Parts: sequence; C-alpha cells; structure tokens
Amino acid sequence: MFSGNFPLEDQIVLITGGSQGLGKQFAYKYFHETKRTKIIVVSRSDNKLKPVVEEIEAGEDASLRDTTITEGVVEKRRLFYLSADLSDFNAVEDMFNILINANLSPTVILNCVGGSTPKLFKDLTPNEIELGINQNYKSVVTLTHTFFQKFEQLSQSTSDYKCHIVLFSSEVSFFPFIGYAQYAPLKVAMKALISILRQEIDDPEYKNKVELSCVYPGNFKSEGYELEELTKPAITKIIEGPSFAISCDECCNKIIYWLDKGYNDVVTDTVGWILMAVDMGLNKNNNKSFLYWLQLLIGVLANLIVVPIYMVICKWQINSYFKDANKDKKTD
Ligand SMILES: NC(=O)C1=CN([C@@H]2O[C@H](COP(=O)(O)OP(=O)(O)OC[C@H]3O[C@@H](n4cnc5c(N)ncnc54)[C@H](OP(=O)(O)O)[C@@H]3O)[C@@H](O)[C@H]2O)C=CC1
Ligand SMILES: CCCCCCCCCCCCCCCC(=O)[C@@H](N)CO
Repeated sequence: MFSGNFPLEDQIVLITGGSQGLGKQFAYKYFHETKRTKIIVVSRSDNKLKPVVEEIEAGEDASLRDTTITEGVVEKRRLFYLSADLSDFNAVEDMFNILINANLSPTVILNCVGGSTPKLFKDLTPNEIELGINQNYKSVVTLTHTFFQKFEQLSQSTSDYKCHIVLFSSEVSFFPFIGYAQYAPLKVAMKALISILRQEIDDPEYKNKVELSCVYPGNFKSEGYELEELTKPAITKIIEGPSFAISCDECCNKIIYWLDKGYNDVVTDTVGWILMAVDMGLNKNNNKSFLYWLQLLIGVLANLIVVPIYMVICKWQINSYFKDANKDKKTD
C-alpha cells in the first residue's frame, strides 16, 4: 500500500464529538499541522466547545451560529464550533444547512460521538441504555443519512467534491463481552450499517466521491474512558486487559497513519488486529493489500485453533467472577 490516501492539508474537516477525547485530539492535530485546513468541531453544547476552540487556537469566539460570522470571516478563520445533538435528525439537518450556507462542505467527516457505561445489563438504568443507543448508533444514522440526503447540495461547493467519512466503532464490535451491554451491540450495528453503505456507494453517483472508513479502537485514555473506568466491572477489566490504554495523541497518530496507507478498516493495537482477523465473513473484501491476505490467513487459523481454547479460558474467568461476587454477597 502507498501513502498519501489521507492528506491533512487543504481539507474541510467536520469533527462530531470534538469537545473532548479523541475528537478534540484530531482538531488539535489538524489545526497545528496544517496551514489551510478548516476544522469544525461539534458536540451537544456551546459551553463545552467554546473553551476547547479557545484552547486550541488561543483565539476569539468562533461559533458558526454567530451571525457576525459572515462569508469574509469564514474565509479568514480556520477553526469553528457548532453545537448539535447528533441523536436528533433535525439538529443534524440544521448543522448541514449551516455548513452549506457558510460554504464549508466537509471533505472529511470524523464521527467521534460515542461512549459507554460499563455495567452488568441488569444494573443499567433505562436512561443509560437510551444514551448508549443514541450516542453510539443513532448519531451514525443521522449523520450518514443526512449526508446522503444533502449530497447534491454539498457537491455544489466544488466541481470535484469528495468526502471521506470516518466512523468510530470499537474492538468490542469483533468480540462483544460482559460489561459492554449498553455499548457493544450498537458498535456492532454500526459495522453492519457500514457494510451496507459500502455497497450503496458503488452507485456511480458516489463512486470515487464518497469513501467510508471505520476505526475500531482499543482502549485509549480520554475523558470518556476515565469515566467508564469508574463503573467497569472487574471481569470486564480482566477480559480487556490485552488492550492497554494508550494516549489520545498516540491513538490519533496511529489512525491517521493507517488511513493514509489506504486502509479503510483501522485498529489501534495488536489485540485489535487479531480480533479483526478472527472476525470474517461475507462483507470483507478489502483485498488491496498483502496485510489483508495475511490477516485472512491468520484469521482462519486462529478461528480453528486459538478461539476454542480462548473461549474455555474466558468462560472460566466469568464463572470465577460470579463465584467471587456471590461469595461477597453472602458475607455482606
Ligand atoms: N476511549 C476508549 O477507550 C474507546 C473509545 N471508542 C470510541 O471512540 C470514540 C471517541 O471516544 P472518546 O474520545 O473516548 O469519547 P469521549 O466520551 O471522551 O467524548 C465523546 C464526545 O462525544 C460528544 N457527544 C456525546 N453525545 C453526543 C451527541 N448526542 N451529540 C453530539 N455530540 C455528542 C461529547 O461531547 P458533549 O458532551 O459536549 O456533547 C464528546 O465530545 C467514541 O465513539 C467511542 O465510543 C472506541 C474504543 C475505545
Ligand atoms: C484469538 C482470541 C484472542 C482473544 C483476546 C481477547 C481480548 C479482548 C480485548 C478487547 C478490548 C476491547 C477494548 C474496547 C474498548 C472500548 O470500546 C471501551 N473503552 C469503550 O469506550
């Protein structure tokens, strides 16, 4: 594979979920490592976005809702913020309209919205369950659906309009396990939607204009991660042990490295690569590279030899977790 598939310079980058964590890291990277790229960070509230933009840019107010942001100003500035609840179709439509009117049709979309409340399923509140669905799946649906609805309008910005959409799933989508009931099923659903959309963008209307990538990160230290550690069951920590939490900076750099090499399915650590290898099926046809074929071969062998052994170990770990938990209950 060659480099140069994910240039940072001369882009208009829409970062949803950009007020903290990995999204904020991407905004920082684009702002400091390019000269002309424009960046729009989105999250639910202006209150959280404003200081982020000020911190990155050390500049003045840059809300795209600010009516003083006229076309001239949009030309001068490079970093903007825009609040929108990505789980709301109307808010997402509003967001795209503002972007189109400001002549900021995104050429890269990074959807970093998401997050988990790790607990046993029975211990989750209905609110937590709904939040999981909205953040991790509905945000993807509203974003991609509205993008396709608006594609014609977005395309009018330049004669050769192109957009690379990057969605963020998780390593748990290859292996949903105990503790992630509020989260993993939605990350799996996202993967299924992507498989379908990849077939739909073969339509000549989108061919070579829309590219769809999916990142399956392992653990990385973000504000969201610090929060989930507080409720994460011990068994969940044990199973995910091989995915050591890296920094947002390292995670961001790895993702850009692999996207730039032309990979559309990206992981951020070794255990993620093995899990992706084990996850096979009819929707894997990214046969552009040597590494793809190597991964397929390792996947076949691992499914035959390693997976059955691992599943026995995993079952044993879960059983002893419940044995300990019940022992504690009795002595209480
Ligand atoms: N950290 C990790 O270990 C891993 C994370 N991931 C995934 O990577 C992505 C980024 O993770 P991370 O940086 O940890 O996330 P964080 O939880 O730190 O940040 C999530 C961002 O999403 C925004 N957000 C949440 N809900 C909405 C909404 N309805 N509309 C708009 N914005 C919203 C938040 O902003 P605000 O509150 O201002 O709205 C915030 O900026 C997520 O999809 C996550 O699931 C995957 C694997 C591992
Ligand atoms: C061949 C068999 C090998 C089996 C190895 C199994 C190891 C599983 C590790 C999974 C790590 C998942 C991290 C996801 C983090 C995440 O999404 C949350 N932090 C949410 O924010």
